Amino acid sequence: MSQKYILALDQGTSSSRAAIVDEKGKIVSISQEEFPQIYPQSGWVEHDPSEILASQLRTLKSVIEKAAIATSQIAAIGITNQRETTVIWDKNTGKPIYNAIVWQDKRTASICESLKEKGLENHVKQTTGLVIDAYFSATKTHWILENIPNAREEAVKGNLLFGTIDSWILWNLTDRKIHATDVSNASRTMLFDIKNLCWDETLLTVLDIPKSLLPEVKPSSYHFGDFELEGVKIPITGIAGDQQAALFGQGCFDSGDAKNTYGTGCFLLMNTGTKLQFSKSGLLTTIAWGIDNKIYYALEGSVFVAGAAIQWLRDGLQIINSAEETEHFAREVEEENSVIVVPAFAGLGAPYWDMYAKGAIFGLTRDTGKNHLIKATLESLAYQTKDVLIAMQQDATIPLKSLKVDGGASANNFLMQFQADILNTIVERPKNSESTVMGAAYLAGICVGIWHQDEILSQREIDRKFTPNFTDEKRERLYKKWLKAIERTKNWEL
Ligand SMILES: Nc1ncnc2c1ncn2[C@@H]1O[C@H](COP(=O)(O)OP(=O)(O)O)[C@@H](O)[C@H]1O
Ligand SMILES: O=P(O)(O)OC[C@H](O)CO
Repeated sequence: MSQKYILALDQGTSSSRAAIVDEKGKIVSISQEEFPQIYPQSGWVEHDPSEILASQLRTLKSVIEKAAIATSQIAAIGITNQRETTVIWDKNTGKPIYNAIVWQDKRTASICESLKEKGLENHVKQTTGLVIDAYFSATKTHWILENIPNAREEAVKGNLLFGTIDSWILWNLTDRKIHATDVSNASRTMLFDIKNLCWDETLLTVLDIPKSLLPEVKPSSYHFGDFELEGVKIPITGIAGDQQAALFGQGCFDSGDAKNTYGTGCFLLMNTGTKLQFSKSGLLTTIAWGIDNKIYYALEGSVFVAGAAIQWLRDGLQIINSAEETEHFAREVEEENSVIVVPAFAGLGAPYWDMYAKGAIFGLTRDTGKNHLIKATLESLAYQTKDVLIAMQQDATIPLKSLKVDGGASANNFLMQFQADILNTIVERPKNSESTVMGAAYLAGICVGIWHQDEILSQREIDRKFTPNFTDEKRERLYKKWLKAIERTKNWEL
């Protein structure tokens, strides 16, 4: 019998990727395409949904070619995606009625304020597990219905569909037939009741969102539909939000297992098992995945700007040519860095939740050079992670033994060492840092019987462990300075 493969699609914030994974859990080939970010106004971030789809389809085709396998050898497709980003399209023409409003977009801050004024904070937390913030899909959907000509009328007539990026891709891959999402993505909309697993009538009413717009919600490892390629029907059997997929891909199956992904943003998730647990410290409660008729939950600390700050050094300030170079430049500064960069370019996420914070640079002196700035920007990823981890340890009863890391910026050894130093925790990087892709592949593969969940742990190999070196005094002194800087960026734009 010929070897079978899983095709994983990872539609991220900065790029669309596709990977072919073999039965041993090894990535055979990978394709990636960056696509344009659209910034129409300060605080607004959009993507063109057609570009997203086209780039995803191109990577899908090229990755199969690169792997030199037959379409019939693909046993299943798994989809993982940037979460919260909102698309509304016309189901008759298949065309989006507006660009996708990206998770980083802050245009709906005032809609969030009005929800707070209506006293909905507690309801949102208890029902959706989230905090009221422009980050989630709910207020973005409301904004599109209110601001795009004829949108509300068409929505009421039942002509429009809403989706996070997974739904948009699924609908298109299934020949415009299947309008669905999985529980992990639904839990990021701020419209989904994560206990009763249904859309929340109160929030739909308050935000005036017709239910006909919404996708059906299914488990994460589930046969959603088929993608027909060259006459072969390939089942789509896994969908999860990218951060939940990374948690799965890292094999964090037990309560207390945690991972941190350093991509465009930084997302620290801890599996809390099948019991719902609400945070007292500014973290989100989210659905990790639905599998085998069970729902698993996670606590999440979302940091909006991480690798995006490195892109800012490259594309905005133009003081580096590539993200990789930052490691070399940071090491040029041997002395302790007096500069602190707070990259609050999209406000502050967990645990502060300040939509009005703005980025800032502190501690400049006459001898400050570009290397100090680069080093401080890398350090800001580690400091933000510490903020979130402290909150997580306040909530969780189990102390964290080590932090599993992945994502683009986890390749940076300077950053990973500083992360271990500032946390005073071992940082463990797997050989395969493509945890997101692996999570999508595993969810899809489990559904078609390629793997059992237990086998996944034995496929995971460690590349390097970073052990902490700072004295308590140094660690505390540096972190205190960071907290002082954070205080000064809060509530900047009133
Ligand atoms: N060696 C590196 N050092 C620091 N940052 C890096 C490095 N390599 C990649 N990055 C950053 O990581 C991000 C890309 O990671 P990735 O996991 O692909 O992100 P996403 O899934 O959000 O598109 C980019 O923002 C990039 O600036
Ligand atoms: O696309 P990424 O990897 O930056 O992830 C984005 C998150 O899903 C946003 O919540």
